Amino acid sequence: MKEAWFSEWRHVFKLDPDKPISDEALDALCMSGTDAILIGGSSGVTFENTVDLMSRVRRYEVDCALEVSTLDGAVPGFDGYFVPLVLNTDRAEWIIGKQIEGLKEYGTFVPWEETAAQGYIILNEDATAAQVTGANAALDEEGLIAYVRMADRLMRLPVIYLEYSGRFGDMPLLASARRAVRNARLFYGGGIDSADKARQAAEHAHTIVVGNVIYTDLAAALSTVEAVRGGGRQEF
Ligand SMILES: CC(C)=CCC/C(C)=C/CC/C(C)=C/CC/C(C)=C/CC/C(C)=C/CC/C(C)=C/CC/C(C)=C/COP(=O)(O)OP(=O)(O)O
Ligand SMILES: O=P(O)(O)OC[C@@H](O)CO
Ligand SMILES: [Mg+2]
Repeated sequence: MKEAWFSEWRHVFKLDPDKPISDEALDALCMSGTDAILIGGSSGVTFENTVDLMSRVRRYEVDCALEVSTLDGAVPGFDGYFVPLVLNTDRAEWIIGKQIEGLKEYGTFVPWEETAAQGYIILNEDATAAQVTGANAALDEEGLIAYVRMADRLMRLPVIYLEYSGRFGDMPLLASARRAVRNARLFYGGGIDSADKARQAAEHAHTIVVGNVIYTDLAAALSTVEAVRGGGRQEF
């Protein structure tokens, strides 16, 4: 089977189009050795701020993908696209409704070879994404594994995203999720603000995503790249 365009990613920086970032900081992030820059946010994402950030990242060779989180923010020109589906919510609009609206509007323009669904399982009830989507973040291990099997085996989603945005997550739960995954790539994001936390999450997840710390402590953000790379590239 052909490998997916994101299948080798171990480390990703997630940039929020709604937050300002200097040229110097962007240069450091894009030249850091990260595998990709992912552009996405759960509020304040518009066509204008997404195009602006994309065109700045485009000056660099690093892969640049978009997590499409608003209808307005679907911008052509990225290397790849992720479409999030929030699995642990009862609100159908966030599982399939917004996505169907998006396909009605942009379906003929989607570059399918470079587009993948992400099955989000949001585990921090305080994260903006949890609040916006009404996610049931209080999953125990059994519940989480059921969601992972649903995403991985029944729905055959290419990416499962364990999302703790804003808080470092429960590593034993992440390890359990990883053991339950067969085919999907397991992304982990949330509260990685040091090399040590990057290392811990990267022990279990295929891909770790570093977001908020970029805006509060750039040096700490950059230290997460080497932490994942250190000891050579593992077969993951
Ligand atoms: C024109 C063209 C080339 C199109 C290609 C783009 C494309 C593939 C379009 C397909 C059409 C389509 C299906 C669109 C989907 C549209 C849509 C609105 C989907 C809903 C997505 C969704 C479930 C959003 C909920 C929130 C969420 C899960 C966002 C993901 C990103 C995220 C969690 C970011 C973190 O946010 P942050 O702001 O940092 O949060 P904190 O405050 O906690 O830090
Ligand atoms: O912002 P942080 O907490 O690093 O989380 C990263 C990412 O998972 C957010 O969607
Ligand atoms: Mg954020």
